[in-house]
Amino acid sequence: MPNSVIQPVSMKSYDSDFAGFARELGFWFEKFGFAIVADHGVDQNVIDKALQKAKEFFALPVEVKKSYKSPVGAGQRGYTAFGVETAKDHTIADLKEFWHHGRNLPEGHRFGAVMPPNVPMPDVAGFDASQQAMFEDFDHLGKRILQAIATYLELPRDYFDAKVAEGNSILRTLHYPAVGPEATPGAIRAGAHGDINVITLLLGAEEPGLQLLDKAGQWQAVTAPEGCVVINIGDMLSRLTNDRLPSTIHRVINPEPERARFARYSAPFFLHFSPDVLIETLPMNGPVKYEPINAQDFLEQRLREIKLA
Ligand SMILES: O=C(O)CCC(=O)C(=O)O
Ligand SMILES: [Fe+2]
Repeated sequence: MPNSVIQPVSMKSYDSDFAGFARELGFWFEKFGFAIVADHGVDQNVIDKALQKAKEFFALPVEVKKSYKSPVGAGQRGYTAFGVETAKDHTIADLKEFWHHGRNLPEGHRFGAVMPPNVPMPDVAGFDASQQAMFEDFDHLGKRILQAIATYLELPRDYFDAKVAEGNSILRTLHYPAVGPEATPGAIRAGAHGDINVITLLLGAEEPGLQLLDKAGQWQAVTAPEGCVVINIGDMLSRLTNDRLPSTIHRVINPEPERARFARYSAPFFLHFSPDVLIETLPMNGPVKYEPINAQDFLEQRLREIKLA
């Protein structure tokens, strides 16, 4: 049941009225740090397949899943088990497990040291290909959205293109199991946090639970109509825009008792800059508040804070 403070923006007008689309999208981002996008053009078969394969993966025995934990890369590839990720400044781990699929780079690529290879997962036939297809489609959609954001900010439309062309982006597929009486007291599906990256494109927000903290300090439900993508601003873009586009704190609360025996699946695509991009705050929104910082240094600092590194 869509019940959200945010109205969806249709991408049908992307080509016919790009400036209008950018204005509407930017309005929601500036107000909430979040927008909901309809008619995004990603093939529903690609989405359905990736979700179905992911469900099969999460149903495997836990020892099998744990064999897919990547030995390198601070949890940025492969499997991360239940009870590991802990939101910044929290002590209780989230009630979730997830899979990370990143960008495939050719052998010997200059970013190879900080963007490790994906972890092949042959136990579910077609899993790897379904992840790669989703990654490519969201990478493409993300670039289109960033062109609209650049236009909204009165920057050249292609401002972000080169900065994200080889971005250290990751597709995270999340499984929040049913919440039983054995759940750690005080634990929630995803503790309040801001995303680290540039923008996040999220699938699966039709199932209730996602909330954002608005500027008045109230939690607001973010529930997307079927087939929509929820998009939010991450810390890197907030910093770049001197907080004109806010990276809004959000969380996933536990289900109501009547939904507690249902698992929740979602898939955020964390769109990142290329590792060598310098995030240099633009002169907007008052006096510049931040020092320039390299995207990879910023990421590593934040991964340590959430216990992935
Ligand atoms: O599962 C969701 O709806 C949101 C997940 C999220 O915010 C995250 O993984 O950063
Ligand atoms: Fe998030």
